[in-house]
Amino acid sequence: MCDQWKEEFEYAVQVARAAGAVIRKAGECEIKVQTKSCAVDLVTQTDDRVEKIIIGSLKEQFGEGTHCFIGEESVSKGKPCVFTDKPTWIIDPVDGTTNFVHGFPFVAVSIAFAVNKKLEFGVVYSCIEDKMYKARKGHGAFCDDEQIQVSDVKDINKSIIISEHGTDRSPEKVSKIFSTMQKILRIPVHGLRGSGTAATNMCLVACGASEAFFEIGIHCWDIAAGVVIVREAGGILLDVDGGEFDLMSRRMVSANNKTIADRIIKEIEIFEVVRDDAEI
Ligand SMILES: O=P(O)(O)O[C@H]1[C@H](O)[C@@H](O)[C@H](O)[C@@H](O)[C@@H]1O
Ligand SMILES: [Mg+2]
Repeated sequence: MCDQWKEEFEYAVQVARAAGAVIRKAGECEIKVQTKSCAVDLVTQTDDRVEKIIIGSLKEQFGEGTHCFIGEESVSKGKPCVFTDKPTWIIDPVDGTTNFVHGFPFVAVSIAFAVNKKLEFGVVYSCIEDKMYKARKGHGAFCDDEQIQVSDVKDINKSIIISEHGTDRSPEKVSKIFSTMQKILRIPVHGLRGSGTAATNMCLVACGASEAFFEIGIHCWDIAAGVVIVREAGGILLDVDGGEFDLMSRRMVSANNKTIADRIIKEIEIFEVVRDDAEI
């Protein structure tokens, strides 16, 4: 029983590695860029192609009927984002599409698996760096074959904090995001960073390179795999108001410990976002 989902986990690692190879190869050719919700929300044929490859191989391996799939590109094409108790794969085929388009070298494949709405494992393949982050509930978190752990820093003045500004550039949101960043810089912290991929940002918290990553506006596919990796590395997840983390809420603070999380939360200026599972 304790080794439940081991086969699915190991297969997800293989699939993520293969998907990463496709992305690397595609990056060597001309990339045709299109937009989704707005002019800075980019998508490429590679995003679509890689999602089809991932979902296709998972369906072939585990059968179509019993497993459900939430994939970034399927949802952007109108598939409802419904999170049920059924075994569910949550997939971001190319996390960091803007980085991919620009050759900025942080791009990740993110694959998570949940049952009864509880995340069981997560795999983040940072495919340009060739780093495989993975974690299964109760089994620790790893980067390649090395076990990873969050940092033990409790003093916010000795921390590096990660955040991103996302693709919504409405003046009210941009000003709240930058006001929060200013307040955090002035605490002061050692530094503010952002890799351009939420999945990789979470792995940076998990391996102790950063004390916390927070964002409002991310989607469940950006962070689902990272959630398991951070938890298994000893870190915590909270909502941006300090409440319980909710995968579908598009709001998240991941941190090495509660002291750091609470201090960051004090500075976050919250703005409204539409939940991933909202009925539209
Ligand atoms: O769209 P992709 O590249 O899959 O995901 C990115 C989000 O769009 C962006 O809002 C967020 O800031 C970035 O970290 C994320 O990974
Ligand atoms: Mg993403």
